[in-house]
Amino acid sequence: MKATETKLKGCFIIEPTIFEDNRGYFFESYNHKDFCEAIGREVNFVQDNQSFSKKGVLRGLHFQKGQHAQAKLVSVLEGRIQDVAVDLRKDSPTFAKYFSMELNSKDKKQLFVPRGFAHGFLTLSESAKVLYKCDNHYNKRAEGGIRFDCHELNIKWLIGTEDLLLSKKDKNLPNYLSTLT
Ligand SMILES: Cc1cn([C@H]2C[C@H](O)[C@@H](COP(=O)(O)OP(=O)(O)O[C@H]3O[C@H](C)C(=O)[C@H](O)[C@H]3O)O2)c(=O)[nH]c1=O
Repeated sequence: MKATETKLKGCFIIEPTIFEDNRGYFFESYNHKDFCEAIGREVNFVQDNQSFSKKGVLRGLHFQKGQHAQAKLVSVLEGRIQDVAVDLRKDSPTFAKYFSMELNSKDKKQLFVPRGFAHGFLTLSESAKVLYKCDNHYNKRAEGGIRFDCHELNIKWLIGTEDLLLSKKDKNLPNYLSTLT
């Protein structure tokens, strides 16, 4: 596998090694030893999440606060998504900057989103099945978020706003970074 750090320190593109033959393919979707060596630090994932979304569904931008913050390793089992990671680390030189890339089931690339980031994705294909590993458990009381169209982030989404499908919760997320405690 290969890990390439993005412009946001600690956020990495992970490219697994795919072994193809006349039967199909095999790859190690996660290897603790190789992963930690590749990103240069220890990460212990404790929870796997999966979500299935129709085209135009945008989930996010979400994070968990304080000691409940989660690092995530995002991969796509079916379809294509625009995955977005936003640096919300107050002391970071890239605070409020984002990284966006397509994740899909064909090239099997993954995105590692460290703690202190908000994460969200937009479904680009007719449907998409997303699997992501988290290094901290879900804690509903610690949930936080920022609206996908927050002007301070100015994220370029690949599908027009009029065609998006959001949860009521996501529609009602704060629209300003200053509101994030
Ligand atoms: C995140 C989560 C949710 N839930 C329950 C809570 C709700 O009853 C239901 C749906 O939750 P929600 O609408 O928050 O799901 P998403 O909008 O896909 O949220 C995710 O969206 C973006 C992409 C993320 O990165 C986060 O991991 C996560 O917040 O699952 C759980 O039981 N455990 C969990 O870890």
